[in-house]
Amino acid sequence: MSPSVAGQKTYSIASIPADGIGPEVIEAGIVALNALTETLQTFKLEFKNYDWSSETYKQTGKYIPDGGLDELKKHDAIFFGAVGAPDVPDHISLWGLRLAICQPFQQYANVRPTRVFRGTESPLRNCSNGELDWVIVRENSEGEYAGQGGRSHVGKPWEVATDVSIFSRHGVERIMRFAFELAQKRPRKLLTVVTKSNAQRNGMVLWDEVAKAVAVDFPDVTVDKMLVDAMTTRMVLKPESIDTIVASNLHADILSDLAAALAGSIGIAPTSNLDPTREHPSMFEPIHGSAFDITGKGVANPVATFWTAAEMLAWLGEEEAAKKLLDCVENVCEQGVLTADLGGQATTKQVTDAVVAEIKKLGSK
Ligand SMILES: NC(=O)c1ccc[n+]([C@@H]2O[C@H](COP(=O)([O-])OP(=O)(O)OC[C@H]3O[C@@H](n4cnc5c(N)ncnc54)[C@H](O)[C@@H]3O)[C@@H](O)[C@H]2O)c1
Ligand SMILES: O=C(O)C[C@@H](O)C(=O)O
Ligand SMILES: [K+]
Ligand SMILES: [Mn+2]
Repeated sequence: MSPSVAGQKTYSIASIPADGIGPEVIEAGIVALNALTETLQTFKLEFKNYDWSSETYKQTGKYIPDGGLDELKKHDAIFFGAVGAPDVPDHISLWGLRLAICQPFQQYANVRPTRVFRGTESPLRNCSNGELDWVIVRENSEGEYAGQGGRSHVGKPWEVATDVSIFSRHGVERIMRFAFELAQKRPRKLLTVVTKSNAQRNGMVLWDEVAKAVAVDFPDVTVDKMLVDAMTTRMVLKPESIDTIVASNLHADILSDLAAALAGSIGIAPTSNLDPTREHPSMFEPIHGSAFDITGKGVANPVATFWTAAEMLAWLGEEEAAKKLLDCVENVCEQGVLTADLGGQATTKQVTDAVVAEIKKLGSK
């Protein structure tokens, strides 16, 4: 962050649109953010675009060029689209770009809020407004996605393959503290610790033990504990009984896509990949992937990216601007300007234009 000539704070943002609908939604996000800063005139954003993608991988053999991570470190935040292409194996693309940033930057806290916006509907029959308002905290640096394992005797009938889950006390404790602190800041002060500590009898048992120990430091937070399979039924049948959730990398990955769908669509939910120590920039992205089936059609829902942009502003310290942006997005949903995934007919551009129009109204208030 550097002071600009006009005395407004300027934040430097690295944008990495990458693959599929990533470029479509990141473009929309930047349009909305620029409209916001122009209207509010309280801070500035400077974007630097990085074309790292499956296309560059196919041309150069690398998603991130040599020295790329050092470049990224110079920015205040990273605004990321999605990675994954039909002609590159998914494990190559994910490890080549998203995990290649999250893991070395120790963005260990993945935060995924979900709620039902005004003007949108949950597919749950009896879910009235306000009943589904959750934040899922996903451990984002180890667990099932630690990257340990291998394959031997490839292609032979006796081939073996392993993916070893790693749970370190250090890793579990830091995500647990983060989740308790977050739950404590929310009105209901309610945290559900999700594990699978019946079948997974080592790492997940450590997880439960650490949760119990950390809970002592947060006497005002109500804690409960669920096995992940049962948690899916509670999310569907008793959404109002949930507030903040903490779970392992894989479990929370799955639960958060379910959460987004229960709030109406995977096209609305944001993700923050946070380094809470602030040693490295944090990375903000919509929860969804490249969405090959709708790429290039101009119909991707940009709402998840707008909400992501708001989360990024809040992390940078611009909470008021973040709240205003999200209000504008919700107003547009309420006006019925919705993409097909939310039951509407609007294009990405029509939703973006409507959000920009709402943002401009802020200038006259
Ligand atoms: N963080 C990431 O970059 C990330 C996340 C998830 C998946 N992926 C990658 O993306 C590729 C496709 O994965 P997938 O199909 O499992 O998941 P996906 O999220 O890309 O798509 C799942 C479904 O949701 C729909 N959808 C997603 N975003 C939408 C939006 N904004 N508006 C409307 N509809 C939307 C898609 O059209 C599709 O039907 C794979 O290569 C995968 O590895 C990347
Ligand atoms: O889990 C991942 O890293 C990829 C994707 O499913 C995500 O949720 O970001
Ligand atoms: K994404
Ligand atoms: Mn996912």
